[in-house]
Amino acid sequence: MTATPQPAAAAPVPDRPSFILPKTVALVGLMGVGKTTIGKRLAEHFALPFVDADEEIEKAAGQSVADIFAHYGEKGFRDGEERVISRLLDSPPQILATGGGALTSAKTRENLKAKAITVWLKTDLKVLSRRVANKPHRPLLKDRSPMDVLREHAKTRYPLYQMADVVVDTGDQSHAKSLELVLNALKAHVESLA
Ligand SMILES: Nc1ncnc2c1ncn2[C@@H]1O[C@H](COP(=O)(O)OP(=O)(O)O)[C@@H](O)[C@H]1O
Ligand SMILES: O=C(O)C1=C[C@@H](OP(=O)(O)O)[C@@H](O)[C@H](O)C1
Ligand SMILES: [Mg+2]
Repeated sequence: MTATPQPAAAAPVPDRPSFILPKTVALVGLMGVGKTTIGKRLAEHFALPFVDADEEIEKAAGQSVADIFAHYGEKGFRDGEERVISRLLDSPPQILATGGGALTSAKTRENLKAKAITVWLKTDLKVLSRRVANKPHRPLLKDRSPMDVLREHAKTRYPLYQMADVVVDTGDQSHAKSLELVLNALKAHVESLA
């Protein structure tokens, strides 16, 4: 008996990477979009180191992002962020989660263009607002409505995120599905470079 042809299923994430990353992959996008979370999974998939710019700034300063903002203001934080990202981009390929405001630095944009594949993760502001609500570690959301802040950031930062090599709209799906979407988009980009 001949088997009935089945519709092609969406390709699941393979256990092993089906392509090689020639450069560091830097995730950019607004707060709450999943740069840290998806970045960790991406790093696991490629068996590459994962670095989070916020975490590296905290290590370098010996204090939390919220305390850096409180002691040195946003400008102090941005200076540290620019230095840390510049240092991280001098390492062999790895997965780098930036902070949502990293691309406000022209130097960081230049460094990323030269040394990384940038992936802009985006999704609906309503989804982001829900994800970041009641999380006290983001100083820019202190005492303000997350939706108001996200709207402002979308206005000023979307034009900056446009520089990304790859754009992935992750919707409001599972982490696994978001990872799959990022992998597919990255694969297409890397193959286009060959
Ligand atoms: N599909 C998804 N992709 C990314 N993050 C998600 C997803 N679903 C839920 N989240 C949650 O959103 C929150 C914010 O993620 P995070 O990685 O800290 O964002 P960012 O680093 O971009 O600010 C986390 O609690 C994460 O688990
Ligand atoms: O959007 C921003 O300006 C910021 C985003 C945060 O990182 P995440 O985008 O990982 O939340 C962190 O760098 C800091 O609180 C400022
Ligand atoms: Mg993060």
